[in-house]
Amino acid sequence: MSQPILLLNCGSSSIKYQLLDPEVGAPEAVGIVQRIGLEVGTITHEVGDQEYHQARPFADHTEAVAAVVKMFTDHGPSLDGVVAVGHRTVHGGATFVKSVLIDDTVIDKLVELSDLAPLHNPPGIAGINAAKEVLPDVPHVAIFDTAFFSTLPAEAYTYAIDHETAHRLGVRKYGFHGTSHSYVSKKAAEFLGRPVEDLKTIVCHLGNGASISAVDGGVAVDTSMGLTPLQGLVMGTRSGDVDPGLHKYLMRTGLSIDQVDTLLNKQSGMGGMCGFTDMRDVDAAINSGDERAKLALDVYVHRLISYIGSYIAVLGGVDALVFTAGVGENAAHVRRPVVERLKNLGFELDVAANLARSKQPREISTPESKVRVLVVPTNEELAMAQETLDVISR
Ligand SMILES: Nc1ncnc2c1ncn2[C@@H]1O[C@H](COP(=O)(O)OP(=O)(O)O)[C@@H](O)[C@H]1O
Ligand SMILES: CC(=O)OP(=O)(O)O
Ligand SMILES: [Mg+2]
Repeated sequence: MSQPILLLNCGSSSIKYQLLDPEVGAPEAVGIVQRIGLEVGTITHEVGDQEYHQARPFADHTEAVAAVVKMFTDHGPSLDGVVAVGHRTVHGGATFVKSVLIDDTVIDKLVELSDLAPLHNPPGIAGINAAKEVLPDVPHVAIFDTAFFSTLPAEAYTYAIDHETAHRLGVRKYGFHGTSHSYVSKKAAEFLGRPVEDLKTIVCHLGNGASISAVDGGVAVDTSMGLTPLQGLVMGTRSGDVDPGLHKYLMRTGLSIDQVDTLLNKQSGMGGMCGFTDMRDVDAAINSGDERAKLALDVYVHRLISYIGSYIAVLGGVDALVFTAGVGENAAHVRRPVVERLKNLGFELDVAANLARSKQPREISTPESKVRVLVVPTNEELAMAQETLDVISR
């Protein structure tokens, strides 16, 4: 008998969801709400080969979850048989190093952690509360982005600041997108037909938020996001790495600390540099001769290459470089300059394979390439379903 689990992946501006029995595999329903909080949002709900679509405003995540529930009520499948709900939860802090059953104490702690992930924890909590109202009698499970990185070695997670302050306030690198980095590194090993224990892998999770990880034998040894999901790579609206001295410099010019935070989280990255946060729009702008868009992409690629080089050093070599998430899976014009600029380190791009499109894992390096370069579609919801099942059967 099918035991469907509802998975909710509340992102900063979107909710991805699936109704899925991990033992069956193929989802019974898949959907996404996008552009939450903007003037017009969209929701797409797929059941089998039927697709239902609406465009209207979604003021916040509570309203968006209500719209998801209405899609199930109006178009099915029924949520009556749901045995559990799995929630992507971005920041687990030092408290949560693995998935947990959600109760009021867990929710209180997530509220406390909201300052560390202001774009993510509040939507996640809104999703949990809304889903608990609709499905009050089934277990709800929190699956943490930070869990996969809880095993980082101390030299990778420690910031070189005063020890007592760091310890008292829990200031350290936590890392995010862990469910995806873990899933994708295992899938890559499966694709290569090699035990994950034998592989040194670098995973580039390039979505609207973006992070990169170094995975040695299936264990994460470094990652680019830090105390918060702001550190590291250039993102859609986030700056990634900047000089820590920038905050004071900007505040001296009259900005408040909240304005600095908003600038770096929401008005920076690709959007800040060129006005386009979506790689499709950046690409179109470059093709029409937009110099700022070209520079923004150059900065994006430069940052990514710097991290890849650094992680090759950290790992002492690399067997596979893997691209995933919205940009990583789709943007051939981003992957190409990255791999081509790594030529001297043993990477060789198969230009035609890079342009091909597929929802399956695939290789985009030539047979001569010393490092295998792969595109592996992520599936955070499938990995979350497995986690949810593990927690409720404990
Ligand atoms: N066909 C495409 N070509 C290039 N970039 C794409 C394409 N589809 C999606 N993207 C990029 O992927 C991003 C969304 O990625 P996703 O992994 O869904 O992000 P998130 O989970 O952070 O919302 C978009 O903002 C856009 O930049
Ligand atoms: C942690 C994070 O940045 O998530 P997302 O990519 O969904 O914004
Ligand atoms: Mg995402």
